[in-house]
Amino acid sequence: MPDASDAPQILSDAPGSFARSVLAERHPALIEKVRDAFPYGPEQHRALDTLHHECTEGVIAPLPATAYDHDRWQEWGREHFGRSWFDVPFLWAESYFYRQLLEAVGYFGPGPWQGIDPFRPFKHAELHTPEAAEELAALDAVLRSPTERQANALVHGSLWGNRADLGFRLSTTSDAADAADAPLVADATEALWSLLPGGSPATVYLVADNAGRELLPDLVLLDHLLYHGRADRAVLAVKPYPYYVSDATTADVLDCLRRLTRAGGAVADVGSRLWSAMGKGHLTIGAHDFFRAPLPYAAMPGSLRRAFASATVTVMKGDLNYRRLVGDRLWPPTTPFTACTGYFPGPVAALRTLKSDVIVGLDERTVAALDTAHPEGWRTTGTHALIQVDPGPRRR
Ligand SMILES: O=P(O)(O)OC[C@H]1O[C@](O)(CO)[C@@H](O)[C@@H]1O
Repeated sequence: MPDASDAPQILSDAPGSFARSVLAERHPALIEKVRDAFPYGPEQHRALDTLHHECTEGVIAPLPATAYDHDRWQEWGREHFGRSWFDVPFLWAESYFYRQLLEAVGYFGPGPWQGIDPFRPFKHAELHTPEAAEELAALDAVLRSPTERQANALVHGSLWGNRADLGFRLSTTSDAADAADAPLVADATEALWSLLPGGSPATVYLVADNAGRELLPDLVLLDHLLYHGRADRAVLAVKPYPYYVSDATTADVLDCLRRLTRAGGAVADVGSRLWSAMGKGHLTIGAHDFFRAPLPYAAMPGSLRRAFASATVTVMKGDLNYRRLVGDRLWPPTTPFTACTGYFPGPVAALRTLKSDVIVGLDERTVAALDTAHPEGWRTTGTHALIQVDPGPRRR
């Protein structure tokens, strides 16, 4: 790790900052969106009112002593309880907000609302939009092209699938979903492929981000790796509970697999192959508890460290995974990517569209060109993307 004292941790207290707008605007809007999506009872309405008040004007309350993960959150940040949401690390505040939202709607029960994903209506609707149908048709066309052309097209499909998650759309004004595919601000596609030459046993660990229109191309990419012999085993890591609005859970993987198998054509073949790959153990789903932790991956527990260490490459999808991978800090953008990922126990690749202030691994010319072309900002608009690779401790 480079010296973090030059790179302040991102909080949400700076007026006008992106982080502040997420807490001050996006979170209250999300509470109301969830409230409107279900016929919740008075108890849940009261809990949502309380959360709305606390997260805008109040202080952070601990979980009830009876919560299954009460102790875990004490360990992950007891020092933040009783403070304003705006004064604690942005990463921690966002993550805890989602945990508290689940608490408010009774997700952890006991009771009739136990296990009801408050974001499911949005995720489900997205899977059946005309945009999702168009993207599946585009994937179908890629799958019918010569194999050597498929690889890069599928990596880029998975990358750009990340551009517009549902939480992001709650407050963005520019519709990143419609942005033309801009050139990548960093493009290590070849370095990624060099880690998976094919012909030898390889395990790919894909740490998923959003469900729906991001997970569909992720699944097609995994099928490509397995079917064309770039990998003989894949692990798809998802969140253990609903999170950051559209983050994928096991239930979302199943919805996406069904969507693929019902799409017809070459895409349906992918769905069937993945279904049977799961039966044979070539594709497994992982939902380690740390994937919902409010902490950077540098603090990962030994069990997850060992899992990543055994992978030929870990692919981290999306903005949140990027923040957790390199540290949620205002690094100078020219800080080398590998300087921030040196703790990672194996090769790791980031596929991310830019939706928050964190960025490393750019050269000075790129930064200057981006600043000139986008004086209104380019880090948080979701219109730019990158692929960065750390080849791991053995090759670094
Ligand atoms: O779905 P992604 O790509 O992880 O993006 C999530 C991002 O959305 C935000 O929650 C708000 O834009 C960011 O703080 C977060 O990093």
